[in-house]
Amino acid sequence: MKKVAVIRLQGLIFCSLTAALVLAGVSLAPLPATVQLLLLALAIVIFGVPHGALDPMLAARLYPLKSPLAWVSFVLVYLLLAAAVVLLWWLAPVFFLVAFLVVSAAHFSGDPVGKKPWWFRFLYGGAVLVLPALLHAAQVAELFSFLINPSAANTLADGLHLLAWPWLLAALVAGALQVRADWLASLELLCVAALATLISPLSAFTLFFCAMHGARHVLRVKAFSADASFSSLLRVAAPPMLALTVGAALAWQWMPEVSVSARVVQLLFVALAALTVPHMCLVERVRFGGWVGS
Ligand SMILES: CC1=C(/C=C/C(C)=C/C=C/C(C)=C/C=O)C(C)(C)CCC1
Ligand SMILES: [Fe+2]
Repeated sequence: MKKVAVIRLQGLIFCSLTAALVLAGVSLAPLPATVQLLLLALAIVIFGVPHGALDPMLAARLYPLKSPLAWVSFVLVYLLLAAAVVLLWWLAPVFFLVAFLVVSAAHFSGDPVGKKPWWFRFLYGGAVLVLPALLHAAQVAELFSFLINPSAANTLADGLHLLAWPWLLAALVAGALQVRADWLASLELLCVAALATLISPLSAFTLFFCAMHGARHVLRVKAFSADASFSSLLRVAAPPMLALTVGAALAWQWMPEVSVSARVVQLLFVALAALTVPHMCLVERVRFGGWVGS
């Protein structure tokens, strides 16, 4: 199947899963909150994070990484950037979280396929992070409070709540304006908006991150690396995933004895933020160099 066809199929699958989740109102509600959190975190790690573990493939296309020394330097710079982000969380958590949200919106805005107006990408990228505060502001504030102090967490969730109504309206208008140019991209924007608005924040993020952002990225990297096979992608992703698992286990031992939920959320989102910075340095270079029209 052609690359564009595969990516469009992935878009349709994401939309169908979202529709199923929204219509069936499927929820993990009967499960205890900590178990829900653990399951979602596990899904994010297994199905979402591996897209970042493919970064060495992008690096190999962008830089002349011929010798082992060059690869060691690449890994060191990658980890140093990630460590700097963790340090930022320690020193200035509120600044860290606001910057993480803004930078993530910019990163997610790369998902839509093909040429799109800036306002379409802007509204799409922000929808994932702003719209959960429309109907679930208290849950968003609680999640934020694991990362920053509770009063700042409430203020930030309230701020996002204020942004959310105009954001939803603007996203619907943007979707309508793009229907004729690319109906599937409009449907994707509509589904991301519905998912982020209606489903509880962590479940919504999990589905978006795994079935849309991560999946689409894997398909793009596959095409970008001269259509490498899935098994070769798996071979590239396995060592970083293993290292990440070991790193997470070590970090878990080190973390202060707060509640399990707090530790899971901290580990998950601080690690995501830390890895996002070097990940974006590579992805955005490829993106602006052109994912070759996709
Ligand atoms: C903390 C937090 C959120 C933000 C998560 C972000 C911003 C994730 C970004 C991940 C990236 C950029 C991965 C890169 O590939 C949500 C979902 C609003 C829910 C409330 C808690
Ligand atoms: Fe990404």
